[in-house]
Amino acid sequence: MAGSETEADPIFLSKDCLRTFSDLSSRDHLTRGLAMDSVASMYENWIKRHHQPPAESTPSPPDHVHENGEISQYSRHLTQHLSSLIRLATQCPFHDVRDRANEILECVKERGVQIPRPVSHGPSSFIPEHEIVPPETDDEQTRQLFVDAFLQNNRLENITSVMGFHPQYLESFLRLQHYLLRMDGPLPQDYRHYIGVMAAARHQCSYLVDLQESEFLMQDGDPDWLKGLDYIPQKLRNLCELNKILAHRPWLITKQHIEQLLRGNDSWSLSELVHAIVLLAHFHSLASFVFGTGINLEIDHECGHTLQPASLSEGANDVEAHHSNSVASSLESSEPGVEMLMHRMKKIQEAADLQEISQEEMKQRFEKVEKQSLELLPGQSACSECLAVSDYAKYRDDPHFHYEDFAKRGEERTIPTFRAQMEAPPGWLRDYSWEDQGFSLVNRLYSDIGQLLDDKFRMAYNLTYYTMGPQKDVDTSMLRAAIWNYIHCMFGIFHDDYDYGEVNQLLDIRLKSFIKTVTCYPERTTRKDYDNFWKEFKHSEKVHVCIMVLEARMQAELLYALRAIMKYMT
Ligand SMILES: CC(C)C[C@H](N)C(=O)O
Repeated sequence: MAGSETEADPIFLSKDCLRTFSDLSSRDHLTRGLAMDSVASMYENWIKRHHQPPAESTPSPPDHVHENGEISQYSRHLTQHLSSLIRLATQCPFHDVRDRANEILECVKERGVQIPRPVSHGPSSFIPEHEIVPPETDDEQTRQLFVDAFLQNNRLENITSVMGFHPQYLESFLRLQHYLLRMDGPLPQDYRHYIGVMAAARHQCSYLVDLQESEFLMQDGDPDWLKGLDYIPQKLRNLCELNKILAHRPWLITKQHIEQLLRGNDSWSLSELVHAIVLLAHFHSLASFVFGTGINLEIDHECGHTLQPASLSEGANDVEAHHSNSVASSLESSEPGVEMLMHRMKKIQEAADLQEISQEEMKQRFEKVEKQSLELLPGQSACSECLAVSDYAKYRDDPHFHYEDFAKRGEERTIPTFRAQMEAPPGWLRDYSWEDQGFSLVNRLYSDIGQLLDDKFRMAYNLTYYTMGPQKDVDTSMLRAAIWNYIHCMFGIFHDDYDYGEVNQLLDIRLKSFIKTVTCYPERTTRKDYDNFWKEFKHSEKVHVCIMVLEARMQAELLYALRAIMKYMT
């Protein structure tokens, strides 16, 4: 074993190495083959230079771990690369890459190098791995989407695998994300990813912060910026206030916020600002999805792998066991089952044909739902080893600024409820219409984005398989509308043609509390919150709920921000 372990090895740090890894996600199998050859020879060279076969067969960590137990910088890089290789071996939708990655790993292992292992199993800690669509799925449409996603992101992200339950939606999600992050647009690449980091850090979402940090570096971003907000250009720093308000209390955005960003030195152009706002809203809402569906860290995330033998870190499974126990005990008080829900939907339908409800009454029903939601208090932050809260403080100012119930907005209630009307296309707003104003404004300032957003909102709002748990051929529109409108209710958006009485009849307290946590305090979501609602429904249906949270939340943020821009412009 070489004594030079503390020095960084140029092989694994070079740009060539990064490029080689990104060539692996080429559509062309020759390019992939060549890239795999270089990866193989990189490891071959490394082993020749640094590693000798183990004297005995006792597996030991000494080549990675110093005597004092600290892992050297150099070994950290090696471990990191090996975990990327494992990621390829398990997740790559191209089987040629998967097979070669496995061969190389085998070979490295035979030479006595210790291979890291993932700290968690599968893409989500809430959903059993075998239920999630595998990268090599037989479903042609989904497979194709996985390939696209892999080419787009240089990896098949855990998010993508979990969204694989809903391929139609995944398609519009990927299309928008690709456009936002990769295609020509007002903002340079490094800005886009840094904004992603800032947005995800508002919710301490280490999963997204880490992914966006590495994308940022891949796009030649200045590594100094990753030291925190004190190291970034003033122009980006000016975005902090908007980031904060948009993430937690978007109803507070005024045209003054917009004005400040567009004026003076380091100012933003309107197009740049619109691009930034869509990015912020995208990553805030994506953080809701990540926490809501229990997305695991990617294996090549610094905290996503370990060199410890399995037995020492099986704590995670204990947590799971603990959770399922506590769920079992909380089962006693029953929630209305699928049949009861179907019965209630039928009743609502019948009553709708008979009664006319006054506007006044409609408003009161909304306010009742709003007030009741005040009582739903999420738990404290989930404490996870890797939730390096203090670390993300460097990307956040005013860390104590968080969601506050819209219904509590000051005694004097100067901020009116946002009146909206939901017709077939979701987000038709009366005092500010997505269709008539938002859509065209956003499209004009950042071309085509309006269309992509619109497609994605509609997709999420209309998505249905006509199932409810075990039941088939059910019209679920009433239930889905209740969920969507309840999410908007968290942001004070009132649809004046919707009877909020339905929310209370169809959404049980456990579901409401899950929705509120995931929408407003995503970082506090626990396995128990997820397990606790909709016991008869499938995992894909719970993921469906999280997609609705993602989209309705994103729409709410954009509506407030675009309305402020419009007020500024007129
Ligand atoms: C969220 C779920 C209630 C959706 C339902 N499974 C449907 O297909 O419409």
